[in-house]
Amino acid sequence: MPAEGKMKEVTSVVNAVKDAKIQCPLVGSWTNFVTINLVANTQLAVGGRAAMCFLPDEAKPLAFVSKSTYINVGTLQPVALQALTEAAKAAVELGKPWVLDPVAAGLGDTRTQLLNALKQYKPSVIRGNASEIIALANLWGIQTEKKGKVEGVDSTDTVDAALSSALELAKWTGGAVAISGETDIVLDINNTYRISGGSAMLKSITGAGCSLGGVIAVYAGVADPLTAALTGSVVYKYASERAAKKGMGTFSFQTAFVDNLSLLNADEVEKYAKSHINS
Ligand SMILES: Nc1ncnc2c1ncn2[C@@H]1O[C@H](COP(=O)(O)OP(=O)(O)O)[C@@H](O)[C@H]1O
Ligand SMILES: Cc1ncsc1CCOP(=O)(O)O
Ligand SMILES: [Mg+2]
Repeated sequence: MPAEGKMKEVTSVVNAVKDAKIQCPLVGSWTNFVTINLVANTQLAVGGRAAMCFLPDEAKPLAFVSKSTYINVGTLQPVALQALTEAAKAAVELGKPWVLDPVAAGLGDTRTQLLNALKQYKPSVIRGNASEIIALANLWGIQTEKKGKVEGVDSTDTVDAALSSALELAKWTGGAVAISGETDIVLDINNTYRISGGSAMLKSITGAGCSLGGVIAVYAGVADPLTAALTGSVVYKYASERAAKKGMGTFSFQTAFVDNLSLLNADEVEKYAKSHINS
C-alpha cells in the first residue's frame, strides 16, 4: 500500500494515541495473576486508567463505570467461569467494547467451557498469538480444518498460518482480530494490515501479549475496534524497538519498554506507522 493510501489508518492511529492521553478511559480488566501488574502499568503508560477485578458480583458495576473491558483467560480461578462470563455479558448489554485474549486456548476443560460460554458475546477485538487464534477458531467450531498447537501459553504456528482462522473469527464477531508475532496481522472483515518492526525481546518477558490486549482495550475506549487493535500493535512495535539495546538484560528491557510507552510522541508514532503498516 503506497504511503498516501494508508494515511486514513495512520491518522486514526495517531488520534487514538492522543485521545487515550486526553480522555484517560477506565478499563475494567479480568486478567491473570502472572502478568496483572504489567497489564495495569502498560494501560496507565498509554494514558488509560486500570481496574483489575476477580469476583462475579463486581462484573456489572465495573462494566458500568468502564469505557471498555479486557478479559484474559490466562490463570483461571474457581470463580472465573461466572465472573468472566458476566463481565462480557455486562459489556455487551451496556453497548461497550470488550477485548478477549484466549490465552492457552484448548488447554483443559474449564478454559474450554469458559471460552465456549464467551462465544455468544462476540468480542469487539480478539488478540492472541497465532496458535491461540487457530485454537479458538477450532474451539468455536467456525473452522473445520483442525490445525494449530498451543504449547502452554506459547505459539508454535506462524502468524500467516492463523490468517484464515482470524478471518473466520472476524466474520463471527463482526469485530477486529489481532494475531501477534514477528509481524502482526490486524484485520476485520474488510481490511487486513501487517505491522512490522518491534523487538524479539518482547518474547523474553512474560506478559507482552497479555499487556498488548490490555492496551488495545484502552484504545477501544476511545476508538473503533479495528483502530484500537492497529494502534496497540503499532505502539508495541514502536516502543519495543526503541527500548531494545544490544546486550541489555530482559528486565531492563521491560522497564525501558514501559517507559517508551509512557513517552509516546504523536509525530514519531505517525512516522513509524507510515513505514510499518502494510496491507
Ligand atoms: N520476533 C518478534 N519480533 C518482534 N516483535 C515480536 C516478536 N515476537 C512477538 N513480538 C511482539 O510481542 C508482542 C506479544 O506477542 P506474542 O509473543 O505473539 O504474544 P503472546 O505473549 O501472547 O504469545 C506483540 O507486540 C508482538 O508484535
Ligand atoms: C506464563 C503464564 N502462565 C499462565 S498466564 C501466563 C502469562 C502469559 O503471558 P503472555 O501470553 O503475554 O506471554
Ligand atoms: Mg499470550
